[in-house]
Amino acid sequence: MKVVTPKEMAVMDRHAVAAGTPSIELMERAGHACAEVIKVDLDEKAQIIILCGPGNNGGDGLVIGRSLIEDGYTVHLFLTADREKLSEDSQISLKRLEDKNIPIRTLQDDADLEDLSLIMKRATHVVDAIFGTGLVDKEIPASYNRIFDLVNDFDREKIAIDIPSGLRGDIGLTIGNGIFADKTIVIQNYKTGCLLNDGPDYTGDTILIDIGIDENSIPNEKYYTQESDLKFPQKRKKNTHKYDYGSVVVIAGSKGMSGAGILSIEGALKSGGGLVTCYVPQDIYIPVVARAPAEALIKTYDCNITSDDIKHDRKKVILIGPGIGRAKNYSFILEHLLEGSLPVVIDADGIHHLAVVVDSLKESKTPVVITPHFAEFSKLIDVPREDILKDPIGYGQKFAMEYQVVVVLKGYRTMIFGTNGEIWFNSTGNPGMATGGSGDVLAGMIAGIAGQNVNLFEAARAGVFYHGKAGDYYAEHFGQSTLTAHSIIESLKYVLK
Ligand SMILES: NC(=O)C1=CN([C@@H]2O[C@H](COP(=O)(O)OP(=O)(O)OC[C@H]3O[C@@H](n4cnc5c(N)ncnc54)[C@H](O)[C@@H]3O)[C@@H](O)[C@H]2O)[C@H](O)CC1
Ligand SMILES: [K+]
Repeated sequence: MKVVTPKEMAVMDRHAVAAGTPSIELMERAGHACAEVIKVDLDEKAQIIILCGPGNNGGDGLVIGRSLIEDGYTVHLFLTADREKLSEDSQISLKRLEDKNIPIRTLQDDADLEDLSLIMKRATHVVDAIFGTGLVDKEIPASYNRIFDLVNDFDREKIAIDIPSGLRGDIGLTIGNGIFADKTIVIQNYKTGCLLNDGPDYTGDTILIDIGIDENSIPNEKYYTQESDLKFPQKRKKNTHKYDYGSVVVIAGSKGMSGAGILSIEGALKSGGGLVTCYVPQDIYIPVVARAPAEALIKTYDCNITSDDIKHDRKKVILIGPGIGRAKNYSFILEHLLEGSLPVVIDADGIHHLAVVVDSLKESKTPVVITPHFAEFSKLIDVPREDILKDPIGYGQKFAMEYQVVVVLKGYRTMIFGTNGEIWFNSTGNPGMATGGSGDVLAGMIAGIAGQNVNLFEAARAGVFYHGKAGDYYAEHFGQSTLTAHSIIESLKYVLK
């Protein structure tokens, strides 16, 4: 399923119209489909306020109002702009309401706002159809901000249509303030702004509705990962042995951070890796051996280790970085590894050391994946974090293509950038997973999956998906507060089958 920017949605919209579906028909479909979703939670005592803005988002609100009223619900409809300012399709929708003698008020002055706030006291639901994907990046008039504040103070169900008002549909940042919805009914495709930055906090739960617009009218670029998209796990042959499912090398750990390697080993083993060898510095060898799973081999290394040194034993992939620290210089190990032929996963402090030799990525012939969070990515590409937040898709895509490296940019909805420009938004995971060691498990999982003859891009998509799904499994059963990196490892067996 594609993820689209508001501009791309508008292109899809125009194609649908050119292909023969009038835009007012799209609005009818959107409004009725939203009304069906809203009705599921309504009982006969429900009182629904619908706030309709000047554009087609407001037009959707008008159709929702008509649909709910026709079904006998109590609805209070408000326009936030003068009738003359409504879009063409909204004017038609307004006329269809008026033809049925359905009353609708316009919010013009303080007295109207006072009325709205009185009605809110007895309302059960507020529907936000003020601004959708047509919100332009310019200051929103103060009168709107007062409406947003009133809605945010409403303590019952707040439902946004398509995207919460005030939130930018492209980058998930607000212009001034915005409406915090409990639920957002997303029309046709997820907008990038629902998934980026503050988007998920404003949208609340999301429900996608289909109004029959074809997503193939825009180029293939951004997708929302569904389990059925993944090429992992693969069916295992019967005539097989452990080397068919591994052998993963993990270079991890340093004094004070001996646990990182262990978490990566477990991530690799529990995602099906057949054999894991972990290289640790001499000074943490004993604690790591004492705590590592019995299935893993633990070896020591010095700073001259090369891909050739670790190539025997049919090794398939190398993970470097979890817990290696910044005290020693790993840059030249990275250079060696990138000159070799085994795929490399670079995580955590590995990314810090990579920054010094970043150009060797361009010369490298072996597949590479890096797994930075935003701060690590900002340092690597030497662009302030705030700038990246305003265009994470652009920066991630540019780096992945220019340096020919798969980038796993970690966040609530982690993005996986392919070297061909493709971007996959992960659909699993929860804030409880923002916990120490979670990234070590993920890096181990990506390496563990890549070891099973899965290419690095696919391994990254699958690793991120199942890592999130395991975290979601734990959170569903036990909540987010007690979720640790080990909870993810322990939950993997329930979600990765
Ligand atoms: N294909 C679809 O997904 C369909 C979507 N529909 C709905 O239409 C909206 C998008 O409608 P559009 O008219 O393009 O934009 P909006 O309603 O979001 O807003 C435009 C409206 O708002 C004014 N405005 C814009 N920015 C600002 C600002 N910063 N301050 C003040 N005012 C602003 C602008 O002047 C316009 O008046 C989409 O989200 C769906 O809900 C269709 O109904 C069906 C097809
Ligand atoms: K809205």
